[in-house]
Amino acid sequence: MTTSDSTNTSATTPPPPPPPADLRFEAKDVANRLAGITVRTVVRRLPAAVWWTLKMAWRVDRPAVLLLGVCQLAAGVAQAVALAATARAMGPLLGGADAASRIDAALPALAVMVAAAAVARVFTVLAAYGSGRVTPKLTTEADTRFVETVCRAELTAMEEPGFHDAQTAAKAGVQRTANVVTDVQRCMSALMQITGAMGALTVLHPVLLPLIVLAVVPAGVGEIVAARISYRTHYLNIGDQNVRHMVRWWATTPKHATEVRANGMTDYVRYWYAAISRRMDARTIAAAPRTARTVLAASAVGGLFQTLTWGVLAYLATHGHIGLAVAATAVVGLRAVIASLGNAVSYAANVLNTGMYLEDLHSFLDRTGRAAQQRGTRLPDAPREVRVDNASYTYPSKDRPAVDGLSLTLTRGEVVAVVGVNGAGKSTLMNLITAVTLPDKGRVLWDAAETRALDADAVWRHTGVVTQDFAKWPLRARENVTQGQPRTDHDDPVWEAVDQVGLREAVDELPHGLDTLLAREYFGGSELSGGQWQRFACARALYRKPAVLILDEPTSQLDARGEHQIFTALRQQRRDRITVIVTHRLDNTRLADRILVLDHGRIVEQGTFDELRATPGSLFAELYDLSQDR
Ligand SMILES: Nc1ncnc2c1ncn2[C@@H]1O[C@H](COP(=O)(O)OP(=O)(O)OP(=O)(O)O)[C@@H](O)[C@H]1O
Repeated sequence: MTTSDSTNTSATTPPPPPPPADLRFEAKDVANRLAGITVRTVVRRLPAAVWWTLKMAWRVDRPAVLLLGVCQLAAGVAQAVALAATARAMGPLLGGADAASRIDAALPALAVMVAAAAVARVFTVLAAYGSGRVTPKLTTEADTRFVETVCRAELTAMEEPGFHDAQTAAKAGVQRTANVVTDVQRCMSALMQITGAMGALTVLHPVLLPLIVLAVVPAGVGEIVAARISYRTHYLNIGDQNVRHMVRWWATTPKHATEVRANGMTDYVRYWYAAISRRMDARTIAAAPRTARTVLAASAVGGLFQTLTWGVLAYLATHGHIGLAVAATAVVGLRAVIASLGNAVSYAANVLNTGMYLEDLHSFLDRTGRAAQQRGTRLPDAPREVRVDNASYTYPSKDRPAVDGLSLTLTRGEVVAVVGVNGAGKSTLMNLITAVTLPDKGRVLWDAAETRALDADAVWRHTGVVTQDFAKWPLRARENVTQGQPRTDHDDPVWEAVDQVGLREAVDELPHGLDTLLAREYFGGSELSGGQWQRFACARALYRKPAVLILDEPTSQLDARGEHQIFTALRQQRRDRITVIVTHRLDNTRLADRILVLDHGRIVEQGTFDELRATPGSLFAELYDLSQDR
């Protein structure tokens, strides 16, 4: 083989991709929480979690909860009566008289047994109906709280490392919320059955009682340990679950299909997906033998005590300590008690298991709830001036501030361009100006009021933002302009915004004009080009007629005509607002009254285009010259 042969071979068979990174659940507050979750901790916190859920159930559907509770109680009582009647029938049935008179004597008890069993069944079905009504509402309520809590949290909390993983863990808690009602309901039902069977046990020798308990408790302990193993696997898989979800999306969304295919990423993405799945499966499979061992050991111990119980009963009967009829009653009672006690322990273990997932939900809601926007209640007018006063902001995961002791004043009527190298802090500064985030140090003032003293929603009624990574709402064309605004009963303002960004022709060409659904991936409808989507993002901001308009690279995907149209619109409307344009296209900064050059979170230069251009050695002049050097 020649050298060129070997080169060709290695070129056609690239080395296998490296394995996916081993991502773990790393949420700050909860990183080691599993270690802290003992059965005792769950038991301690469980009543509060169950109470929280039951209260919520009561609020979402009181009649259904009442129906559920009453029917459950009634079914339990009926089952107890049926059991007691069964035990009572045993005495006459096994008595000394002939068969006909024994059946006669047992008939009333047998009739009660049948009637009680039928009643129990009816109430059980009604209870299941109540439960079926309340559980979806409960899940929705828990989910709604989850969404509201996240929406109301300061953005900084969402920037915390591990927030996403904690959110995924909490979602599992949301899905299990409904289990609480079923688990508690089943637990109650089993306890009722025990009460019924207890009647039969009063005739028993006292030595049997501890044996019964020992016969069922190991199974319960086994279930708790098995639940903990399963929770641990779930916990270890959370990081990978998120990554797998993302990889799946990248691999399958038409949005990135071109990038993935034409850059030869398909194999790599598939490999990642398979490797992450295998890793998750390996954890789940590794847990299976431990679960089996635990359940087997628990069953063996429980079985041992059950055998002992039956042995003791046999001994008592054969040695004349109890009569045959009593022994037969005891057999029925014992079976019923062991079964219902076993169920009660098992359902209690389920509640504990659910409790572990609820813990994740509650700690997430607590943590995110603590980060809720706690700003003032002042309602701002459209500001004449926004002043950033020695403000700093450091992202929670970073040591260095993204905006570092920065001061500036923006005045109504002014168009300000903000430029700087990547990572200079431009987008972060925009978030401070619009009060999306609050500074860690220093102040941002809208006229005389600090942004932290203002009602956040009221502030955002005066702002309009086009972000770099703007949203493509899978809604109608109209809503892509009006989203977040009060509805108007005619489309004139919508068309005005559409015209300002030069979109009329594109909208006219859509099959249903403004009514066209732009959600091809989800519900069908039409798709737009990248630049047309960006024009929609700009139209959305202009439609708001905001007092503070922030445009972060608003024309990065636009053709020259589109860019010109948007800048013309900005110029025409400048008097009514503060306009800030963040851009890397330095030619566009000619439009601005003032240019701010940011570096490492500080303003290092400012002035007009001509002033900065003419300053020898200025960062702006350097960047501008580089942009012209093609
Ligand atoms: N969500 C975040 N979490 C942590 N650090 C962040 C986050 N967003 C930005 N940063 C960091 O803050 C600094 C400033 O980022 P910012 O996005 O404000 O810069 P920029 O000037 O807008 O950059 P670009 O021109 O690339 O858009 C950077 O060092 C960046 O890595």
